[in-house]
Amino acid sequence: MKDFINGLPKVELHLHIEGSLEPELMFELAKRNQVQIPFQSPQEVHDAYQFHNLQSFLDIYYQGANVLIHEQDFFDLTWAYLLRCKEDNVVHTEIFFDPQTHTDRGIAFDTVVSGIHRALEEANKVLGISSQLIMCFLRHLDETAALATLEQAIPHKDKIIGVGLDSSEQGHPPEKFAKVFQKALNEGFLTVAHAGEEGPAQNIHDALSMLGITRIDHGVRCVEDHALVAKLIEDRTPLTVCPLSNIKLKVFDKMEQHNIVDLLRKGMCVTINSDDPAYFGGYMNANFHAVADAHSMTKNEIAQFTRNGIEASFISDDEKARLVVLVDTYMMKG
Ligand SMILES: Nc1ncnc2[nH]cnc12
Ligand SMILES: [Zn+2]
Repeated sequence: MKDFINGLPKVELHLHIEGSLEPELMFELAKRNQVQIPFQSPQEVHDAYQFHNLQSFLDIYYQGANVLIHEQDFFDLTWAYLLRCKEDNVVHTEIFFDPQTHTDRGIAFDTVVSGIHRALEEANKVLGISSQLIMCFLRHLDETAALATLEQAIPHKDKIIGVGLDSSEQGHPPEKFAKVFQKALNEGFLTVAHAGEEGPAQNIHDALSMLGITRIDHGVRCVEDHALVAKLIEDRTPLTVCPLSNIKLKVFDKMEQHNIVDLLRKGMCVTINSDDPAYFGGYMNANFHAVADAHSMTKNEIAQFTRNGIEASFISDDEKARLVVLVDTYMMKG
């Protein structure tokens, strides 16, 4: 099964580019940009990655991003992630970035977008990996700040397909961002949101009804509301689930207790993603392996995660059809 998973074409729909900053690159950039970091070695950084909930992770994660200053830094960060995609047979990826993490430190919005975008374009040409870019609002900040960020994104509409909502879910419900999401929809952006990761199923309901979202990021706490589960299945509303993240942040105690396989078998459009792979112990293949090791699954079931990812992606029907052929061909050979 290991070889089958490694070779399977994959689609990633939930990846925070700042969360792909490996300790080694963090050190290199800290040196290059003369930024102080509170660690003596990459190993010390690795050792610090012990989290007891989402907030304990976010505190370290925002600190790590301080080493990103120049356009080239954002390129290097994104390129390193895309090389990992190539290794893991990720053929299409939809990447989140958190502009406020950078603009609040005085880094220009354009610097961030153009470094990431340049790497995505290069990967399309050189690595054959297609992509989309999604900008997230930080939900621990206020809606006025999100509105100002949306204004900055408007000139970059050609590079940004959608907006999302991330950071601390507890205490920052979807309704706090209803106006900015409406404005984003009016501007033609697609919308997604983290909901039901640490927060209740009600947040999933509200993100769907108040933010007009077409995908739910995480969403694993949907199971606390049976009517909601039935509706998500009926509507084929995608959930971008992040198994290793959920274990690291103690959403589930053990992978054996994770509900992703159960939801897949119920017919929900669940997908596997890496979230913040540098912090949570693995990229796409590692997430697939962790799920398959803990749950007995058929090859067809595992491939269904990719099929769901294709269905849930923000690409044209022609592009989707091309990716479906890749999976079908792989399944015939396997
Ligand atoms: N898992 C996660 N949940 C919320 N915000 C995040 N930002 C980066 N990773 C996140
Ligand atoms: Zn996330």
